[in-house]
Amino acid sequence: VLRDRRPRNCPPGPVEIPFFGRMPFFDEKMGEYLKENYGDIVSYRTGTLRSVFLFDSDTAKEALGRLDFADRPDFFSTFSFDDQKTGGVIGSNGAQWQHDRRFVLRNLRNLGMGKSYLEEAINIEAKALVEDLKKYDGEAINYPDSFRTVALNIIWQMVASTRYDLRSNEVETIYRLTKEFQNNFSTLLFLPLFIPALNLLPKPLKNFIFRDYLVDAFVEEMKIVIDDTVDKHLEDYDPDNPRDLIDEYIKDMKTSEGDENSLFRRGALNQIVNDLFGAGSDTVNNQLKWMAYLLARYPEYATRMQQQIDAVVPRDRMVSLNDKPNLPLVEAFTVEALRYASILIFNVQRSATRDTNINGYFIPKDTLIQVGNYSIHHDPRYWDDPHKFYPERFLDESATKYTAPKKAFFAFGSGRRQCVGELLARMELFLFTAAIVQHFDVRPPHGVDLSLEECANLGGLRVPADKKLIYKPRN
Ligand code: HEM
Repeated sequence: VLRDRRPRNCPPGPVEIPFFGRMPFFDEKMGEYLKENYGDIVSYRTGTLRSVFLFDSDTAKEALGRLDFADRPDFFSTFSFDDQKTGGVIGSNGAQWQHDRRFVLRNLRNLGMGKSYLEEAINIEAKALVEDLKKYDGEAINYPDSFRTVALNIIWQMVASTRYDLRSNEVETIYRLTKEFQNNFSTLLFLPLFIPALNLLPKPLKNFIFRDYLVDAFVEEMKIVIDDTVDKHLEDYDPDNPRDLIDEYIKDMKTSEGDENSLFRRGALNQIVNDLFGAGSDTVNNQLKWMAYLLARYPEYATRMQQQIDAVVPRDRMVSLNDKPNLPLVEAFTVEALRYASILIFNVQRSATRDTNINGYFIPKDTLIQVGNYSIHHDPRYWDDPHKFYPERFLDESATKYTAPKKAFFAFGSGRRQCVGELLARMELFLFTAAIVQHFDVRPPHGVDLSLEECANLGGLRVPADKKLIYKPRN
């Protein structure tokens, strides 16, 4: 019991039950509670894992930039698609992570990330989204699957040269399993990650208590999709005509054949492709749900954006990135939506690579570092009236120029592991939001009050609860 205690000079935190610690949590309310009661740096243990939560912007920024905190926790490799469990970008560490991250960043840039020619592909999806929403003919609908498919289509064209019809059934199984998992989410699900001994329980019991079958079904289906996609690329591979990120990887893998030290491996490729499928589609999907919700809840901003768009973009042309200087409110709206929504309530976890310190507190090796993104995004020390949705906070006094947040903005993380898809996501969010605003008035059905902001928490992902909205085509 003595050895199990909180080490000396660790950050303060709530009392811990010996050996068990406390239940894991993923919600913003508990984060706010910890901040209010224990301060800007809080220690909290679940099972064998101690977390340190950071709630002040400067400390968080500094920590996320340090090499000491560049790793992800070991449990990220639990569901790895790499036979060696070390490949990929999101959950890998050390030399393989650096190698895979560099490869992905280089190739996403070569395939157009941040460059205007990618906008053509995004606008093809935006147009398809507009047509898809028109088909509902003003009927009230839940957030449509096409939000996810348009985002998937962009990343999947870059990675695998594949585009799905917005009403195709091909990705239906993945979507269904994602939803089943999200609808049945409970904090219990994650307990075995924190208390590895629980993995020794018989499978039927684990299925009953932790609903393992939900994760297993999703992982199995994803494995099939990823394996098939990479196999097909290997069959059709033409060295003179690389089509996409997978072909570029195969090229490098073939060039380094025979080199025992090469980090180009089939297993790592599978995990990279899996990372990009998930991180590139469900994030943007959930953020688009927020966009639709906020447009319906604050129609006055939608009207002002429509006025800005109508003044510079004829109705038969899609908004372009070149229009950005004339559409400051559209950019301010999308960035404010990222802050306000804070879909990742806590930044993706990091882990301490050695015994170290933060602000004079002792941080033992393997401590999880959790930045309270939602709390920082709603902290009155950094934001006036933080719970108000107020895009003007990113506009100058004349409301004619957008100014980016200078601090306390962690929507895409920070430092060494900052989101590799940030530029792509920003392009998509701007163009998709502009397309919806240009073509529709988004409204709640008669009598529905949107001010009761109901959120679903999907394992730390904060999304608006399913909500029927009307996408009424503009005349
Ligand atoms: C609204 C959209 C998105 C949000 C809010 C978002 C947010 C984040 C955050 C918070 C992180 C963790 C950063 C850190 O540890 O400091 C991250 C990592 C990552 N994101 Fe995104 N992301 C988005 C879209 C995308 C897209 C479109 C891609 C596709 C390329 C992508 C790929 C990744 C990858 C591969 C990582 C892991 C980076 C690493 O560990 O080195 N994300 N993202």
